[in-house]
Amino acid sequence: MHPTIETVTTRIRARSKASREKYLGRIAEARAKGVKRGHLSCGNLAHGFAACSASEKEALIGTTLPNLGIVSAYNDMLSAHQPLKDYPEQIKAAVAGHATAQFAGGVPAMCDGVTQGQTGMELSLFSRDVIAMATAVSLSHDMFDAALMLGVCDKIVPGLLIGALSFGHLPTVFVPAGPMPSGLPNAEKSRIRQLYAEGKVGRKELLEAEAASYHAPGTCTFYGTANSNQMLMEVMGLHMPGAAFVNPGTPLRAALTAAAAKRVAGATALGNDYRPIGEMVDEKALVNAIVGLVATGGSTNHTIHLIAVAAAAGIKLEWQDFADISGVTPLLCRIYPNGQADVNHFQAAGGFGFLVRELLGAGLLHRDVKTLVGDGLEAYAQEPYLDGDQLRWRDAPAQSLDLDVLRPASNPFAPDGGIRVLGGNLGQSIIKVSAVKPTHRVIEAPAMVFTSQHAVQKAFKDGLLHKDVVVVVKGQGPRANGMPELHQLTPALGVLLDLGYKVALVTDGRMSGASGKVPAAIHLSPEAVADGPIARIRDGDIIRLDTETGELNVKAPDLATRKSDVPDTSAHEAGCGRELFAGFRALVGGAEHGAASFGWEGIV
Ligand SMILES: O=C(O)[C@H](O)[C@@H](O)[C@H](O)[C@H](O)COP(=O)(O)O
Ligand code: SF4
Repeated sequence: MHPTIETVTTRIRARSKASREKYLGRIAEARAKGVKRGHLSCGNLAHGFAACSASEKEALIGTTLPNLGIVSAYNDMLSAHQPLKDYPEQIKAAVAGHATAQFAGGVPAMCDGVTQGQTGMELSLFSRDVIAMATAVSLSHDMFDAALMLGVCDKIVPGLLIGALSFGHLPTVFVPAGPMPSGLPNAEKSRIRQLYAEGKVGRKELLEAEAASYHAPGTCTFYGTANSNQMLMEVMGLHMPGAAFVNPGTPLRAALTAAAAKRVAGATALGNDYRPIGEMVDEKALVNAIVGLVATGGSTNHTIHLIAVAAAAGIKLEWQDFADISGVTPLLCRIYPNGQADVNHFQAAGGFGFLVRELLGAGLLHRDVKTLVGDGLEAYAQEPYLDGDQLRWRDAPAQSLDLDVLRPASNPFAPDGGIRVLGGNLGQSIIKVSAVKPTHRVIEAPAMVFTSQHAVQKAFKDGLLHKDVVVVVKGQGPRANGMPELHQLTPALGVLLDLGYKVALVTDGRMSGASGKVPAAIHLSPEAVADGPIARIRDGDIIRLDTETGELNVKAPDLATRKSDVPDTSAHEAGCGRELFAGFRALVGGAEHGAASFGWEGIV
């Protein structure tokens, strides 16, 4: 094992010792002796199977067959989730005779693409915790011996995982639907967006490009948060191996769904291969997740979500863990926004099987981990295929089939993973440099301060930003307005970069996993409404952002004594359902603690 990976793992384990022991004790108590439904009263059980078929009732009255709980994020709004509609019936058919399966509950799912730049985006981060709570409500019927989580996108997999960990005694498998076929290349889509931002094409051309890029059921093909989720599920052993990027509606996809159901039914406490998710998601699995994240140039949103997921398992992650791991983990993938390719190209080049084998070989992934299909990660260095109607696995390609997309550890795109922590007199922030040109990684320029991304877009249209500038957008933190993604700034700031200006973004908000080329210090903590120094920056202040030294400073000797200009957030307190989230805005922790709204003592 790489010494730094060992060191980081050891310090995570040390700081989490008490909380992890408490968590493991809790899930040990929840483990059933026999079928979980055995503790229910007759009345409870009768309600639980009232709507079942006669054969299902007979099975549920018995105490030999496990009962699986299905939690699904199906809806028609996310192209990535639309194929999940028929999965429950596929799952029930797959385990018939060996287990029963009940649709335990549906959870909401927001498409960040639909809400990007809209008011709804202010509910996006909070929707992760709503999904976690809805998952717990679904499983709280407490008559399940294992669970299947059907979901793919941004806040949904983290939410399902947090919820599943609150029932950590259950073996749990994540079941994806896979990416849509490749459409208009992401880079061409972005080029047309920049032309639109410059007024060189109209809305008709823009919509044609967008519709050609997002054109079918399945996950969008850029490497954003949704597809970063798929990587996490592979390196944490929570998928069937290689399930991430098999396209929807294919025989292989259907076979993998059936295999997931059978596998998790075989991993319950009733058998001799009990694999509860709460034991699987341990310090080593979480370090493997961070390694996978930085090795692939994954979404910066996971510097928030993984901290919340870890806390749900009693484990305390810090941003410095990400930075230290990133510093020794090579960048092995170039998938848009970190390159031209999409996830289908990545899959064709060798996919996660190749990646996992390379990272294992480089001593960057812990081998001694429990996964859904066995001990160790070697199974995830394989790829699934159909031999007739038989689902089998074979070793991933020995060589990358496209060195422009996927590299061996011996010949990486970059020596480090590109997620860094910036510190200085403004607090702590995160920056991902894997998609930022080296010439854009040190920026020193005058600040222009805004309180919304729409004000920035207007300033751009009015020609006020065509100069060297550090755009500061404050009042975008979790307590202020739910910490929306400010991804719609990318086209305008990208135009300025392409015109040769020195441009950077500094914000207490987030960017999308699909953001990339603009140097952006994001998740700045403390946020403006929590008395963060960002509220004391003034137009014209010189800000230095240096990704090499890890510095983010404003050159203002009187910064500490200045009066804070805290943005008025009253406009964000109602409308579009936001009035229902006052409790979340009051409870939510800082980005560096996972921005969770559960009121846990473990997350401040
Ligand atoms: O974190 C992410 O990956 C994003 O939230 C992503 O899910 C979102 O949908 C983007 O907005 C899509 O990119 P465009 O908005 O550029 O289509
Ligand atoms: S990847 Fe983003 S835009 Fe695509 S379906 Fe998922 S949430 Fe929506």
